[in-house]
Amino acid sequence: MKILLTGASGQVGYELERALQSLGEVVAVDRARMDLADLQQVRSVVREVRPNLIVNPAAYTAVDKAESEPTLARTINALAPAVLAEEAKALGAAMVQYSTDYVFDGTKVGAYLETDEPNPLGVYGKTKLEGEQAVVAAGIPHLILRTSWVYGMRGKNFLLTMLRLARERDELRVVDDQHGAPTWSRTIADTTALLLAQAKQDDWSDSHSGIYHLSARGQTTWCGFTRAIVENASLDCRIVPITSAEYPMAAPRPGNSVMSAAKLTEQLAVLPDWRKALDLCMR
Ligand SMILES: NC(=O)C1=CN([C@@H]2O[C@H](COP(=O)(O)OP(=O)(O)OC[C@H]3O[C@@H](n4cnc5c(N)ncnc54)[C@H](OP(=O)(O)O)[C@@H]3O)[C@@H](O)[C@H]2O)C=CC1
Ligand SMILES: Cc1cn([C@H]2C[C@H](O)[C@@H](COP(=O)(O)OP(=O)(O)O[C@H]3O[C@@H](C)C(=O)[C@@H](O)[C@H]3O)O2)c(=O)[nH]c1=O
Repeated sequence: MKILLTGASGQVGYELERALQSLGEVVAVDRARMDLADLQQVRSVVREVRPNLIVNPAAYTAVDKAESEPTLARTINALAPAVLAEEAKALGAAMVQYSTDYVFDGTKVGAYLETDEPNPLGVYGKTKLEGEQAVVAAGIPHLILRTSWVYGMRGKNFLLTMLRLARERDELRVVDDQHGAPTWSRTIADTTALLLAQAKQDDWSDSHSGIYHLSARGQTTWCGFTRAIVENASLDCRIVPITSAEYPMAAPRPGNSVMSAAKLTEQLAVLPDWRKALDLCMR
């Protein structure tokens, strides 16, 4: 199997390049080889590589900046996946698209299911939802993996930001009214590989295609996440819980973006608890 992997320099893409090796030949492309903002280039790279599977973790992930760059965010998060899916269809290939908890508005009481209606609050979430819909509409074998609060020991993420800030400051003020599940980039990549191995074995029978929530078990707030980070790193920094209103940002965030991974865990082993995975990652 030949796999075209985008965004290989991103958090999830980096882990995927390793995790997908067991499934076949991985052709990893970065922005220099395939710029998702250049739809013609996206088409020609797929036609040149001729993959059996396209795995697309590349995305415009700057949530606040997206509010002032909606056209670029839409091209990368929605139009490029649409082109990838169209090209996959022409080749008879399958596709994995990643999406986000930010497709939800956060008003639900309890964990979001795949069947819940999305209602994104900002440009990033809206464009990611449009990307999901484009992949489904192409009618190809697909996995849409919605994840949340991704961190790892490389790239740009909340864990590394808070480690840096906690070393620089005596006190950090962090929102305590947004609930979600921090998810390690390695968990996402390893789970993707397991799902794909299963789908390949069953020759992508219809039961495999669809949306899956792929988040760590359990939940916390950004403040709770920060406390765990600071504790694990044995840093001496006071963590002060605040409300979202006290931390104004360009894009609104959902108050509750906890997602149930029950559908995925029916097919695979249970996903790790967020706190255990964080401990392992930081060790
Ligand atoms: N980060 C998070 O907290 C979450 C992410 N997700 C989703 O998971 C997926 C993976 O995210 P993650 O790995 O964390 O994201 P990162 O921001 O770490 O990486 C994004 C990748 O996309 C690439 N990229 C951005 N713009 C372009 C472009 N125009 N052309 C080609 N490549 C481009 C980046 O390349 P470069 O290095 O050159 O900028 C980078 O490799 C995404 O679909 C994201 O929406 C879902 C929930 C949470
Ligand atoms: C740095 C910092 C952030 N915060 C708050 C701001 C915000 O409400 C919350 C999260 O911070 P960030 O803006 O870094 O995270 P954000 O960009 O909202 O993260 C999101 O990224 C996209 C790509 C996703 O798909 C989501 O799942 C989610 O991970 O923490 C504080 O309260 N204090 C601080 O010192």
